[in-house]
Amino acid sequence: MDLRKLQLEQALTLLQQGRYPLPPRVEGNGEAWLQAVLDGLCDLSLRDALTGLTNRRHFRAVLEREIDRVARTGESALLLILDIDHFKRINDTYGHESGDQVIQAVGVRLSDSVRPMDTVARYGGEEFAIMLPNCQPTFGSAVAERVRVAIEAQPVKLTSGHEVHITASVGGAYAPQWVRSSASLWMERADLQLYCAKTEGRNRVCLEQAAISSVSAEEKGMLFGLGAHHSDAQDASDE
Ligand SMILES: Nc1nc2c(ncn2[C@@H]2O[C@H](COP(=O)(O)OP(=O)(O)OP(=O)(O)O)[C@@H](O)[C@H]2O)c(=O)[nH]1
Repeated sequence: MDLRKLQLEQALTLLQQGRYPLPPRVEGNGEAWLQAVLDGLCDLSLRDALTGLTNRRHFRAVLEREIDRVARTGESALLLILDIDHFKRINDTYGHESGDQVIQAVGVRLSDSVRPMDTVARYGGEEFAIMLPNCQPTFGSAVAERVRVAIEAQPVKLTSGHEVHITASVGGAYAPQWVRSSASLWMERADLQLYCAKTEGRNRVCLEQAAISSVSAEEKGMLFGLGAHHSDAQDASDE
């Protein structure tokens, strides 16, 4: 059996399932066709299979890039983490497939409620993350609130005919300006705020005050090269 042929067939099946259009494979366009297959596979590797959103791995790369940009430009960037409230109940009541439909609907609502320059990711099971570059602290609360309202505004219509009312809790933190940081530290800060939103009763937004997110001891270490860098190995083990 020719393994290379088998792998190509598997790749084509994946692309077909992901609805990636390929140019027709005709005499003379072999190179363009293969390039389209590679482009499709690359794009597929950056996306979450259920929602089509940016996947966790790619989101971490987007965060790292944004941290570098903020440290160079001093611009403000906001990270939001959003978790569907009492999602287990939805699975338990309507079944796992219906739960998946709710996750997909949330993905669409999030994408529709932010700018094209923002990155929306499915970060875990029923957890999403949004990175908003160039988002001033004066607008952050309004943006986060708009996202929260977009989730609860309409019930999700399931294919079974049921309608499910959903809410979500949102936590957020700004990237520290002019300072090198890490995706893990930024995520930790936003996660802490998500925890606050959950413990304060859910269906709400908690944002870290922009001034507080200035510089942690670990980030000072990065700034002055003291070797306290949150290592890539640590980031990888978080995956
Ligand atoms: N349908 C579906 N369920 C998932 C998926 N990933 C995780 N889950 C479920 O999501 C549920 C998350 O439940 P919990 O972490 O207890 O949180 P919760 O019920 O949302 O409660 P709070 O977050 O505290 O409001 C678990 O039951 C998981 O099995 C998925 O891809 N599809």
